[in-house]
Amino acid sequence: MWNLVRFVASSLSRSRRFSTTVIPGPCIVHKRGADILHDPWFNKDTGFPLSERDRLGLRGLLPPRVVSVEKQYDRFMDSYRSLEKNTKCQTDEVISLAKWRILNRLHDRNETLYYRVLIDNIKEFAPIIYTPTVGLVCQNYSGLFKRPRGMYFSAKDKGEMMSMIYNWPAQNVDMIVLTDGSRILGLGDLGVQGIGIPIGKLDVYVAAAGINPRRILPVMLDVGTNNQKLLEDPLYLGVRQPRLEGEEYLSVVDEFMEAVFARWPKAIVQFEDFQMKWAFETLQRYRKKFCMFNDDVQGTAGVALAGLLGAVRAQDRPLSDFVNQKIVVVGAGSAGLGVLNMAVQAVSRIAKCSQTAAKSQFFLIDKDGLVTTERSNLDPAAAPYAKNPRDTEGLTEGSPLIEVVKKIKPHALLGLSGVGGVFNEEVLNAMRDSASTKPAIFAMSNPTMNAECTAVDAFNHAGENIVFASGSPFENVELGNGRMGHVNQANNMYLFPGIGLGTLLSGARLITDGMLNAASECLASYMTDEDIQKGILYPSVDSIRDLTAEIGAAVLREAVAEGIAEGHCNLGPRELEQMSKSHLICQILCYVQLKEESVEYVRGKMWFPEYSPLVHEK
Ligand SMILES: NC(=O)c1ccc[n+]([C@@H]2O[C@H](COP(=O)([O-])OP(=O)(O)OC[C@H]3O[C@@H](n4cnc5c(N)ncnc54)[C@H](O)[C@@H]3O)[C@@H](O)[C@H]2O)c1
Ligand SMILES: O=C(O)C[C@H](O)C(=O)O
Ligand SMILES: [Mg+2]
Repeated sequence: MWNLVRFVASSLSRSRRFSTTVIPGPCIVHKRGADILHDPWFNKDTGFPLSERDRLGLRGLLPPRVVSVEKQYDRFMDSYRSLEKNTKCQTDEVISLAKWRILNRLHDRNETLYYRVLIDNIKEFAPIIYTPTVGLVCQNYSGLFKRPRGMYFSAKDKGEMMSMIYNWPAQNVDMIVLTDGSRILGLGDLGVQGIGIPIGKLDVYVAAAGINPRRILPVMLDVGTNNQKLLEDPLYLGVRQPRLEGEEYLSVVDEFMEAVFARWPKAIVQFEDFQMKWAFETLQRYRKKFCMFNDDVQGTAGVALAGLLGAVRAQDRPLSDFVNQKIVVVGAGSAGLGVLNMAVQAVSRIAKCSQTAAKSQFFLIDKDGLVTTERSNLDPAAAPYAKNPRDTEGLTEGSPLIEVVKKIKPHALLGLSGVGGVFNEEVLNAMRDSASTKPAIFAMSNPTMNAECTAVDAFNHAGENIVFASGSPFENVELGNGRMGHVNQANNMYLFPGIGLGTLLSGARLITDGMLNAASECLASYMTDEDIQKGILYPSVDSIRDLTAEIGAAVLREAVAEGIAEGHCNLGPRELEQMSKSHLICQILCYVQLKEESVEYVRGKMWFPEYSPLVHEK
């Protein structure tokens, strides 16, 4: 039944492409003539109809032929394909950057066409505008810089942020992605160059969640950098000073948050790629005060948990068996600890046991090996997961990964260390003795070169019956005899767009654990048993809009259930509650119909790129 619903929904969204029956509503423009052509939001390039050219003072400023959006689309894709052909002999990096440039130029010129090609080709373009190429773009930001995108608040702007925030030209902002550039993917401190990450994440918000691109804001909080190479680089565009620390640092973030919510009280702020200490500290500091979440801590946790539950199903075990799975988490940073926090809560819910009891099956490893209570200067955030050496079957403080895997024979090995290749041949080989019939190997670190292992190595060394996931995309692996090892992409991109969209549409002023759990559960139940048996834990990136509508609806329903949904636009809390109630009644009458109501509501709220008729107003 679910498959049928999904099929109908995805057919509907496919047929949306270039539908001629839906005429988009008019869009008011306060500019005329060349100013419109230079505004990527209004620009249609050669697509302005003649009547509009007359109305808007564009006659003579464009070549006479009017080109339809379909033709413009095909023309762009043709030039993209010929770029692919012409760069064949170049290195992967050169090719990826060339692809990023051509997309970025379109983004700068014509947002409607840009998002149209992005939405239709999301699987192909995600690795360019998102991980892994976005990492390369951040590393080369100073050289690639042509024009700014988003806002930059620096350590030098203290005391000015409340007025600076009004420099942003859009009246309304729904979604902000904020970074301080201190831990960009697994690439470390990239200072101001980290702005590429909020830009890429917000592109995913537009493509997957249909957040209106006029209402997004990428933000860089430049509090300096400790990257010596950047400080010495004459082309570096950020503040040339070591990072602010302690109260000085927090006062900058405080001021920014106050400024944002003073101007846009209903905005949502996603914290992204903050080094661990600030990721946790800011989450604690703001989550009960502002509508915010930390994607690396909370989004990643939900995606990893959904994948781990999928791995239980792949073994043909009931979900309740999750409590018996032994899981080794490699990396005790913001992501690894975020996953542990959520997974332990899940075990304690399923087994109805205390969190202390629920922790026994998890093993945490960092750069110094197994984390135990004997560790000197144990990080307080990792302390709850430090093993008592009495419970480690002979393993000791700092035992290396290979020893832990050999001794524990984990069902799942999860990498969030940021270190490429730590799941080496020996470690992968040892996973052949896993207690699981389908050992799970998740090399989640980004970008590709930082993945704990490649997909090919995982299938070659750990065996063909593994379920494999990586943070950045790899090709499926040919196993011989026409069989394929499926590669999943375990990336928080499957969750954050739905968390943001569902929160926005609910009008909730906070993002609760319940809403995050609802998002993760929705992802976990998205795949059919048939897919799971093939090792497919997450849907293809192609279906991310469809998935996001479901996750958004799950988050929205949870906000209503918790009584914190304040409504959005003309749908007040009462109407939202009504939708939720009918959800319950329908649940008894017809399971499919009901969930669809909130999903359809969310889907209907997604922005879709179409050339709107432009109406000039002074
Ligand atoms: N796939 C996803 O959705 C996703 C989401 C978030 C983060 N990540 C990736 O996870 C990685 C880590 O992110 P983070 O925010 O937790 O970073 P972090 O810097 O906070 O933590 C890194 C951790 O890895 C440990 N480590 C370093 N070298 C190690 C080694 N050789 N063996 C074992 N552990 C080692 C460190 O001690 C530290 O505990 C990054 O590469 C990031 O791109 C992926
Ligand atoms: O950005 C990504 O691709 C995932 C994640 O947020 C990360 O920091 O690696
Ligand atoms: Mg991140």
